Amino acid sequence: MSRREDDRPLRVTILGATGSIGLSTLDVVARHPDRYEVFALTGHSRVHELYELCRRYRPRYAVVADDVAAARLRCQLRDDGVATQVLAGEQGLVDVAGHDEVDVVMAAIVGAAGLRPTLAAVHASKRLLLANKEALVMSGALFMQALRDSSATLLPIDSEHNAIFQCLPADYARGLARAGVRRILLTASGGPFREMPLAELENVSPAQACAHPNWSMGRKISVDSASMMNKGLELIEACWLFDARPQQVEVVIHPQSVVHSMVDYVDGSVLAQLGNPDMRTPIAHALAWPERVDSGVSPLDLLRIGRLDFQAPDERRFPCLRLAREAAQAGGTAPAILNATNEVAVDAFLTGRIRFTQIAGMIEHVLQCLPRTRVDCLDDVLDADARARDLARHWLARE
Ligand SMILES: NC(=O)C1=CN([C@@H]2O[C@H](COP(=O)(O)OP(=O)(O)OC[C@H]3O[C@@H](n4cnc5c(N)ncnc54)[C@H](OP(=O)(O)O)[C@@H]3O)[C@@H](O)[C@H]2O)C=CC1
Ligand SMILES: CC(=O)[C@@H](O)[C@H](O)COP(=O)(O)O
Ligand SMILES: [Mn+2]
Repeated sequence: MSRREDDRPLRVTILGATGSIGLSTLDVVARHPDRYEVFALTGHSRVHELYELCRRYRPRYAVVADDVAAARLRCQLRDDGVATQVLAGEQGLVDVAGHDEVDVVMAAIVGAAGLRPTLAAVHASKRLLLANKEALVMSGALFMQALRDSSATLLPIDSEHNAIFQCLPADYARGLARAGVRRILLTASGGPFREMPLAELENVSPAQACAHPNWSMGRKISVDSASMMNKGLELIEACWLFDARPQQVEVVIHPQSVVHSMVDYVDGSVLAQLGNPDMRTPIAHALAWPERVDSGVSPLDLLRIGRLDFQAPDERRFPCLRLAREAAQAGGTAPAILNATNEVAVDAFLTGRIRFTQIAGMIEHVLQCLPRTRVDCLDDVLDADARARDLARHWLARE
């Protein structure tokens, strides 16, 4: 279903509209006014950018961080004659994600802040376009159970998971073994430090870490790519999305980021999805699925690219990948602890309080101090997240 039966455009809420994924989504949506209509846009710190987006796209709702920012935006929009209603805080995000009149929700808030609004879209049985991998990593079992209990449709936006989805048969949810899948090959660029001498890693700057060789992305995910924690989070994400065991997901470094991931079948066939590194492709795929629409991405020119390389990741260079694999195997609250500590560590690195090489040490310390426990309800996840952040901040204060 990429249009409503009555053929009106689908109403789209974009959580995290001011970010990299949010803006790419708006770019695709704007190419197809006959198919999609912007219903709600949300932002956090970039309120001026959200104001400009409201002037351009005239959504029914906008959501900002708090009441003060909301009051200011409301006045500005009213003065400009824009009828957008402005909401505030997490409840505002939950309201526009689960609103009765919404068809599609793009979950593109970064980090744990996206968890409740993303779950609200699931509970309200929306077509959910999931970019916010942290929400799934934190709450995997609960998230997938909520999906099964609803009639929501989840379409992965993360380029690798979107690629895997495209390479799997339509009935893959009956089980990877029944589908004849042997392994999932998760490709990774290796980030900006793939070849840097190990001794130089401790002196890299946030600007260097955010300079991804192939993708233009927000700062947090860019640092995650540089440490390969991004691939660790994606490994956990793949296990939940495709009901795979961690051992079935192999990480392969592919510096060109043209093969977005692969599925290896028992008969020796390996299916891959290729494309230019531009998030408008998975976004357009998920918006229109099972149809296809133009995304604005130029055709792949393999003759210009010339070669596709593959190599194994070095866990001495990328200890975060090992930590994430261990958390995936441990299960329970371990992925939530890993994710929360990583969020604190990346923020500390970006604000100059720790070195790049300390990110992994901080995460390992918190994972060792906090015992992994069972997850029975959302409070178990939120409690693990809060404890991990507390411990991480103590660690920071001692350094
Ligand atoms: N960028 C990419 O190519 C890819 C991104 N992803 C995932 O998509 C998600 C978004 O990434 P990206 O777009 O790069 O990130 P950005 O930093 O560019 O954007 C993040 C968005 O989240 C909003 N936001 C930040 N903090 C909060 C908060 N506390 N409450 C509500 N909203 C908040 C930001 O608002 P504001 O800007 O106004 O502060 C912004 O709209 C991440 O989970 C990332 O891992 C996955 C694959 C690829
Ligand atoms: C575009 C996307 O999906 C990112 O998650 C990307 O994969 C980051 O690149 P790395 O492979 O370097 O983590
Ligand atoms: Mn990815």
